Amino acid sequence: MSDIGATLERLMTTIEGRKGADAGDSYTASLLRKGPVRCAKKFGEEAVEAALAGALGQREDLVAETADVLYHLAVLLAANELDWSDISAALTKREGVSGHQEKAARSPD
Ligand SMILES: N=c1c2ncn([C@@H]3O[C@H](COP(=O)(O)OP(=O)(O)OP(=O)(O)O)[C@@H](O)[C@H]3O)c2ncn1[C@@H]1O[C@H](COP(=O)(O)O)[C@@H](O)[C@H]1O
Repeated sequence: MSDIGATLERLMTTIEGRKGADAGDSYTASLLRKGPVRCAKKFGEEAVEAALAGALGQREDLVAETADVLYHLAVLLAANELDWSDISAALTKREGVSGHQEKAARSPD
């Protein structure tokens, strides 16, 4: 059993704590200072790198890039005043609903 939940919670707490920190001391603070568009750009770049590693079967790179993705996603959420509890609530609402069922309910075809 992975402890990713606890790890992500600690990461978000650290990121929240960096709001208002010195950008010279903290990469997170420097990224947050640049605003949500910059945070989104970094997240998108890291997601593409993870996708490429996964598509090419580069497992070690995929692990490292996934860690980058999760960190930059957490920063993007924090930049938008959101945290994992918002995502957890969204995922919990979907539990037990097949992706096929959900799609059929929203589109006629
Ligand atoms: N998990 C991470 C993490 N993952 C990746 N990164 C940083 O993300 C940056 C992205 O690297 P790139 O090479 O893509 O970007 P870059 O060219 O250096 O930067 P840009 O000019 O493009 O923004 C690197 O500086 C990485 O070190 C992270 N920085 C911080 N954390 C966590 O956040 C905590 C707080 O960090 P600070 O805010 O820096 O104290 C750390 O203790 C870690 O737990």
